[in-house]
Amino acid sequence: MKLGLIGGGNIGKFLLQSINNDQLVDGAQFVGLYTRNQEKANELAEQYDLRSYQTIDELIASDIDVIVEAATVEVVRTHAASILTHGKDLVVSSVGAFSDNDYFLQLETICKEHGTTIHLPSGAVGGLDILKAAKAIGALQEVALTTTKPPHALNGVSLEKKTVLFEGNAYEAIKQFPKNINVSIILSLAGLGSKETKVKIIADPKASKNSHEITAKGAFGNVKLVVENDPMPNNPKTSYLAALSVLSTLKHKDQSIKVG
Ligand SMILES: NC(=O)C1=CN([C@@H]2O[C@H](COP(=O)(O)OP(=O)(O)OC[C@H]3O[C@@H](n4cnc5c(N)ncnc54)[C@H](OP(=O)(O)O)[C@@H]3O)[C@@H](O)[C@H]2O)C=CC1
Ligand SMILES: O=C([O-])CC(=O)C(=O)O
Repeated sequence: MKLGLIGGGNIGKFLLQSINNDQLVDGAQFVGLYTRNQEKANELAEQYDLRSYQTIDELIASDIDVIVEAATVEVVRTHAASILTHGKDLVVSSVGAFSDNDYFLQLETICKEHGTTIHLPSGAVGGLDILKAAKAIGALQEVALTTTKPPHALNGVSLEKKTVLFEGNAYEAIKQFPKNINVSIILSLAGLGSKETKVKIIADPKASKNSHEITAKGAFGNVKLVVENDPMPNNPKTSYLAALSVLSTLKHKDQSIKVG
């Protein structure tokens, strides 16, 4: 499996190390890369023995099977359709790009027309299996997420006490916090949609973890799941689990037996 990477930040570097150096995904290798900073792109290309491209379009047109996005919501919105129409599968970190249902359906149509697939990792949360199972018979009634992070992992403003920065639905949350609340959109896609998924974002100066509390109820009963994430060393905004989940998606992409 020949992989192309967009974004050479925390998740991107973690994937390069895990796949090209540590060979954690059988038969897979990153062969091409685009990231905004060309100097960084060239350094990574040399370090991980792959080609760096000057534009995303050149990367898309190159001889690769799968593009892995680890950049921004905006990058996904701008390039996803082109990636899929070029016959490449797409693995997305910035799942917030899919907050709009019409856009989601538009990309789904493109996938069907071109025989391509979009993979959306669970990111820094879990429990998607429960939401999907309950939704299958329309038995899901309510999904809510409370995300608590230290202020420096959110808007960077220094705060003396715990402060609610946002309360509303996932659709508005990702508009206001596009780098922080992708998790609300993966929960929306598994469950009730971005307009019906409740979100609260709290900045807590005493917090050392990025925590996500998910509650849901429906005909199945109810669930409460708290994921207390350690941040990645170089980017406190991103939890380690988010990077692990992208790696796991790549590892299981073509497996014959699917778990969950
Ligand atoms: N699904 C989930 O649960 C989670 C998703 N995420 C999302 O995953 C994405 C990646 O996260 P992370 O690696 O930590 O982020 P980083 O900020 O560490 O890295 C992002 C990278 O993307 C590059 N970039 C920015 N804009 C562009 C562009 N227009 N074209 C190409 N590259 C670009 C940056 O380049 P430069 O260095 O030049 O700025 C940087 O290398 C983010 O959108 C983040 O919000 C994060 C955590 C959880
Ligand atoms: O990494 C996390 O804990 C969550 C996050 O930033 C996001 O969902 O965008």
